[in-house]
Amino acid sequence: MLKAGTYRLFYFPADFNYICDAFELLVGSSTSANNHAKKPLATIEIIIENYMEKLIAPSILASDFTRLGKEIEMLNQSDADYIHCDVMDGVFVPNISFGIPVIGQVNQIAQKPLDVHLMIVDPDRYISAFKKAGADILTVHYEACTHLHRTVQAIKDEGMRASVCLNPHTPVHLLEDIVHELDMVLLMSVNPGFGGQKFIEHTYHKVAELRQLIEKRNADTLIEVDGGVNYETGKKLFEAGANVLVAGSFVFGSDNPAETIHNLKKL
Ligand SMILES: O=C(CO)[C@@H](O)[C@H](O)COP(=O)(O)O
Repeated sequence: MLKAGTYRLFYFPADFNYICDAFELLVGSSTSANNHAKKPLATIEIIIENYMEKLIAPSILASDFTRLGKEIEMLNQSDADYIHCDVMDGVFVPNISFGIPVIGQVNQIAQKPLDVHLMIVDPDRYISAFKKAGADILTVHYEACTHLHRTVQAIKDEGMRASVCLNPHTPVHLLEDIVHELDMVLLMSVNPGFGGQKFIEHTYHKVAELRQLIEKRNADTLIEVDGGVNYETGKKLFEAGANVLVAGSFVFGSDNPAETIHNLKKL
């Protein structure tokens, strides 16, 4: 039983119903003999704060590959939460970046979780290889998976966090029957394949719609957004309900990438 007093709670919007139910159970109630109305056993004040941690995932696609080790060390010392690794196969997207061997080497020095975004066809073929290379979060594209549920389960079975990415043209509602199984959804705010593109404004609407869907399913899925993130778009994305921002050129093209990461986290 809870004692009378003040309780401070942090919650994600999706948890709110659970919290209310849990408190009703914990506080309980009594029914007196001459009064059938339920009476509370304790008077408590609950201060609820909407706590949404802002996470930043710098994309090393925009880093200087001639000194990749130094770039990773900079990210280790920075406020970055994840290290975002963009894998492109030249088929699913019209560009080729880097693959499993590079991620394996990055993993040897990275002190932050590796957030690996697969822009490749038929990603099922490589799930265990990316696990072995050191991926912590593995994102596959909705548009690249015929049996998405099976792919998501395979990622989880390998012990990684499972994430699904939607291209700008793919509607959020298509995730309705799987969102509660996902650790994260990545919304592309540019067409995938290249860094440094212009942010697509419709993304704010998609973030808000996805936030509603996540709450409707009582899920705790994170919303990550990727492409054209800067201070202006980043602030609006957090306000719309995003949890994680991927930033490539804005971070690595700045004079002081660690300071830029710090500022993005404080938006
Ligand atoms: O996945 C991609 C591009 O396909 C992105 O991760 C970019 O690498 C980041 O974009 P900018 O922050 O440079 O716009």
